[in-house]
Amino acid sequence: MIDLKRVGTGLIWERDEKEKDKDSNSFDLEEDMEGEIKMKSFDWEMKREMFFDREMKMEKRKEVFWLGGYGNRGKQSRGVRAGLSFSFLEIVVEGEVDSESSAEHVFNASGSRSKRKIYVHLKKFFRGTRYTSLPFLISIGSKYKEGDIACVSGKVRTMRKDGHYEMREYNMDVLEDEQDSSPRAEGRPFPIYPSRGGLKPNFLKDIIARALKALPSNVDPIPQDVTQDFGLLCLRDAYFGIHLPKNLSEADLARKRLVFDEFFYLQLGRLFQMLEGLGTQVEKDVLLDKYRKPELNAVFTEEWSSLTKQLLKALPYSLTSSQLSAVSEIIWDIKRPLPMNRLLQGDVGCGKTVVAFLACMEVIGAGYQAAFMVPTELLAVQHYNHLLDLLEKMEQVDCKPSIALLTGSTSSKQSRLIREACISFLGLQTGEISLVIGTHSLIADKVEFSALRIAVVDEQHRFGVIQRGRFNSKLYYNSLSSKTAAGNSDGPLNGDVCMAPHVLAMSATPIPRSLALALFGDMSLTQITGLPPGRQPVETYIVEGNERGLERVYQMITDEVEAGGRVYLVYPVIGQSEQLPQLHAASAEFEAMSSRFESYSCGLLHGRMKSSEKDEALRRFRTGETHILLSTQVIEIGVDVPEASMMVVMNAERFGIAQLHQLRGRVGRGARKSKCVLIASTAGSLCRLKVLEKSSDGFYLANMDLLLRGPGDLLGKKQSGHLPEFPIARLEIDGNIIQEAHLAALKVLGMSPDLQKFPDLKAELSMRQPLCLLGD
Ligand SMILES: Nc1ncnc2c1ncn2[C@@H]1O[C@H](COP(=O)(O)OP(=O)(O)OP(=O)(O)O)[C@@H](O)[C@H]1O
Repeated sequence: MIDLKRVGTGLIWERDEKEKDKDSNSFDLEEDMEGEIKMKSFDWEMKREMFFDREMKMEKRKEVFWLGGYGNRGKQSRGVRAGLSFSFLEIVVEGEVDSESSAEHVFNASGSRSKRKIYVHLKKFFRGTRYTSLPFLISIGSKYKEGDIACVSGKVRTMRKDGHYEMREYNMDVLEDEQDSSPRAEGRPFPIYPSRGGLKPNFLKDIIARALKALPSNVDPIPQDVTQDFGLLCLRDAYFGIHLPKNLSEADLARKRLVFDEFFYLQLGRLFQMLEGLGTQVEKDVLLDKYRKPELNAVFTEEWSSLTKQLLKALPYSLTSSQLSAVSEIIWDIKRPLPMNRLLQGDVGCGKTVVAFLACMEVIGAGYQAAFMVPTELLAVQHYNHLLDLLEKMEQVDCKPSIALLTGSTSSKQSRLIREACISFLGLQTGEISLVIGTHSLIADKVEFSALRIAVVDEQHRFGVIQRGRFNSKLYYNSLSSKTAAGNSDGPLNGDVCMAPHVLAMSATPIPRSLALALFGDMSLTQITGLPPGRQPVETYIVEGNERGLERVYQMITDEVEAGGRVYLVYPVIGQSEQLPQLHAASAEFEAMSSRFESYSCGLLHGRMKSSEKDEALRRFRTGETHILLSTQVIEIGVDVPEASMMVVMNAERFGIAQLHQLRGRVGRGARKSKCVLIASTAGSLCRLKVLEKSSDGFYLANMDLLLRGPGDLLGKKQSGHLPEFPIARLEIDGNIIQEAHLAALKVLGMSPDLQKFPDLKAELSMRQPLCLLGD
């Protein structure tokens, strides 16, 4: 096939009589055409007539370029009357492409690349009697002069005849410049302009050519020492390089500069806004320093508050070194006089929750409040119980922090959760409650805090930027009296009269760094690498979901439960779908599974159950009363049952790679060797899932997902909606440039935090600002 990304040359193909006869036998192209333009009266005779119309035959040799091959040599163009009110222009271009049928044929004996000839038939159709007149046909047929060189692009279709291709919607750009049309121009890239909003590609080309001619020599708003530092072309060269490149490397350099600009203004805009919100130069320097030298920002354990140290002692395990440095980094930031805005990420099950708990303790220890927001009630309850458990184990603490659970569920007023929520309202206002764990109801206006100092947003991608930002409106006011009196304080921090709380966002799926920077360029990043010790990698099997495959998997489930394990059976949907009957459904299969595994107890968990029922289903599974839990992807986020040792995912191809990795992370959280079976509906879908069999590294898989499916699919609809638009850049391949752009933005702001020194840059930034802002 023709590689549309390459540009080459082609030969105007001169047909001799022999060829003409051949044409009369191969009407494939007309048959295709018939279908497309729906010419009912277009009969066989007309087709014959068309090809034997001697008068119309053009004999001139012409050279053209076309997109996709190398070595132009000539072309034939002709106007053809194909019916009473129907005609067309055909230009046949001959060219060479690399042979690529098999590796050994690509290079010939002399070692040079072997080429093969191809012919591209460019066709344009005209309807109406006036288009069939001889003068018209001659005029369109003679449109291209001998020796013309052109670049042709368009959608290529194969024709029946070997080596022949057809383009019906094409753009042909006859090159006028002598230099362009010399043989040296072979292989030279040419830009292809889109036809958008009614503008024809050639119109755009003309406008751009004129603009380039009028381009002043100094158009670059970015200071020269910055562009030099990062090995970038100046903007003028980049414009010329992208529109009139002499070779591909020049075009690549130009593209790099334009991609850099997109990322740079995004980073600059975000950092600039943050700096603008700060009063003094010292504060600005502190902020810039934080981004510049993230590796130096840490507070040693000895300097943690005594409450934090007590919780650390109460843990049934020691933190990994990566968890320790994550806590140190966060505590360092908490002690700054500026609100923290940090993203904590790591692979599934790496132990982020405890890091966040420790951060909360640091704040509580200093006499403030903490809020922990999670996306589901299930998770809220789990975290709440987990923390209660840890607090109980804490020794030598006179006054343990009081914690509360606040969820949005109002369906059952008698439920324990709601009762506690009511109490917590009051407690939060008076300051009696130090830490509240809950769902998005935490950001409701009616929830008021007395001294909120940190907001942890778990699985932050489930919440929008605005939702996260709403914690900012819960400003901390200096009303510490109640907390300091409580006695568990190490004394208030300085400079805290009125400040937005620190925000610690936690990401469920590992996000490639480039994507994280694009999404959260204004956030500092803390990354936990590695997993707690003793974790055994989850063995992953991909099984085809036919009868034999399912039988095998059911046997594996029986063996696992028999050996004392617990199994998650994950379904893509709750109830049977009429549109997609091939999908296994959790509640529809509950009965069948219960009788299949009748010696064991099966449970059901899905999003349509009441929260108390969900809670109970998970509790039973956690305690071992249930052996097999049929569930939907509600368990995907955060559910932590260390005893669960096997997961089976039905119709696994319905899930993204990163999502499956996230699901798989629900097992292998304890000491027991675990396995995950992904059931693919068809043999064809097995392939995509294979990558999960080979790797258990969430960052690698996220990168693969990014590369294969792009950021939209990796992040899911909601979060990718927050991605700024990049007209040129592609995050999956330009990731390293965003990092450079971040550093460049820091450098520029370091030189002039208010951009006063760079008025052109400031003007450009304000023009691009709408692009830089995140949507919500
Ligand atoms: N250093 C450690 N050593 C041993 N176990 C640990 C350690 N840190 C955390 N754990 C345990 O690992 C499990 C997973 O921790 P946690 O739920 O915090 O992970 P996570 O990073 O939030 O993962 P996920 O995103 O999958 O929810 C928990 O059971 C926790 O108690």
